[in-house]
Amino acid sequence: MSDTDISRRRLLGTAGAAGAAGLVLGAGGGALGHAAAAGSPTALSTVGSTSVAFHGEHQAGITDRQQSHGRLAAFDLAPGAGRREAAALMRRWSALAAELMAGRPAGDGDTGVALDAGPCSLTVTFGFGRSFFDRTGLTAARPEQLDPLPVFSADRIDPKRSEGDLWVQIGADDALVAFHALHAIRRAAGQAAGPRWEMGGFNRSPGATGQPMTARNLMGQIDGTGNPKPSEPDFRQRVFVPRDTEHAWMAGGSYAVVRRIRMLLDDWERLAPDAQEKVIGRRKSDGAPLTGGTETTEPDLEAVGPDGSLVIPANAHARISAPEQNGGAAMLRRPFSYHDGPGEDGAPDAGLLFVCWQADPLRGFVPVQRKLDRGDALSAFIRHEASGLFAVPPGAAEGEYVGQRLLEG
Ligand SMILES: C=CC1=C(C)c2cc3[nH]c(cc4nc(cc5[nH]c(cc1n2)c(C)c5CCC(=O)O)C(CCC(=O)O)=C4C)c(C)c3C=C
Ligand SMILES: [Fe+2]
Repeated sequence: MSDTDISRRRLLGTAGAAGAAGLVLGAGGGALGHAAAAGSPTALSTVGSTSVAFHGEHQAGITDRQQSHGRLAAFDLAPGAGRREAAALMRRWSALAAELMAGRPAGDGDTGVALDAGPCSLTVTFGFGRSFFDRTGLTAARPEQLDPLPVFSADRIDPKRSEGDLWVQIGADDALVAFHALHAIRRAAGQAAGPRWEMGGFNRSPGATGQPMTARNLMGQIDGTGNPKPSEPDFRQRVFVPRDTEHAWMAGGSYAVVRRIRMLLDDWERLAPDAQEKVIGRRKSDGAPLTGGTETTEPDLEAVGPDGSLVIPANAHARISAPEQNGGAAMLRRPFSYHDGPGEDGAPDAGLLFVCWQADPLRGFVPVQRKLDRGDALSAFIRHEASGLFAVPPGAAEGEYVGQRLLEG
C-alpha cells in the first residue's frame, strides 16, 4: 500500500485539518469535504467534516491517524447464538458503521447524541477473538495466529477485562461522536451479543499543537517515532496478512494486540528527567535519540560516552524493542492514553491502551514483548493489566459486511 492509497481512503476537508491533527502515518490530504460542510450556513469545521470511508481493502482505524477519542469494547455472543446469528450481527454492525462513519444517523432509533456533529474522522473497526470460532463452529477456520499469547513474567492480567468473542475499536475527534457510535453498536447487538468489557481513551485534539507531531503519552514521551511508515517497502508485509495466506478470509486483514498498560506514574515522576530519558533511550523534549540529532535521526546503538558506558543504555526501552534487535519483528503501534481516576491504591489509574497491528503477532508483538519482559528498564514503571488478541478481517467491499468471507465461506 502506498501513502496515496491511504490518502484516498480519507475524505479530508482541507489539508490543514490533517496537518493540525498530525498525520503520524504520513497520509496526505485529499480535497473533498463532507457534504454538511459545503458552503451551508451551518458549515462544519474541518475537524467535524472529515470522514473516513468504511468500505475498502482494509478496515479503517488501522493506518488512519490516531483520533482524539477512543473506545475499545469486547462483546460475547449470547448463549445459544451461533454462526447464523453472528453473520446477521456482522451484517447489521457493518451497515451501521458505514452510516455513522459517513456522518449519517444510526437509523430510526437514533438517540440524537451526535446530531449536530459531522463524522469527525469516526472509524469503527471489528475483530474476532479466539473464542468466536468455537462459538460459531468455525474452529477449523481459526488461524494459529490466534493461539493464546504467552504469559509474561510481569503480567497482572484481569481476565474479566480481557479477550472476548468480538472486538470493536472506535476512534473519533469528538467524544460525543465516539460515545454515540459505541452506544449504537451496543444497541444493534440486540439479543445476539452482550458487552464483556469497555475502555475509553484519548489522544491530542486536532489543532492543539502548533504543527503536526507524533503523539505524547502520559509519561510525557513522544511515542510512535519508530513505527513502520506507509512509504517503507515492507510496510504492507508487516501490517497486513498476505494474499496467499492459508486462511483466505484473512487476506488483507491484520491482527490487533490490545494491552491495557497501567503507568506507575508516582514512581516514574520521582525519577529525574535525565534518568527518565535513559529508561527510554530518547530525549523527552523532542524524541531525538540520546546519541543526538532530531526525532527522525537513527539512534547510534554502539556509541559510548566519556566514561565508556553506552549512551543508549543496554536496557533502554527503545533499544530493546527496535526491529534490528528482534530479527526484524515490528508492529504498528496506535494507542490511546487512559485515565480512570485514582486506583484502589490511591495512585492514578492511568496509562496506555496499547493497540498494535501486525500481519502475524508471532513475528510482531510476541518476540518483542518476550524481550522487553526479560530486561526493559521501563518494566519497573508499567503493569500490563488486561490483554486481548483479535483477528481483524480485511475491509468489506460495497454491499458486503466485515467477516462475510469467514461466516459465509
Ligand atoms: C511489545 C511491544 C511494546 C510494548 C508493550 C510497549 C509499551 C510501551 N512503550 C512506551 C513508550 C515508548 N515506546 C517506544 C518505542 C517502541 N516501543 C515498542 C514496543 C512496545 N512498547 C516498539 C516496537 C518501539 C519502537 C522501537 C524502534 O523502532 O526503535 C518509545 C520511543 C519512541 C517510539 O519509537 O515510539 C517510547 C517513548 C510505553 C510508555 C509503553 C507502555 C506503557
Ligand atoms: Fe514502547
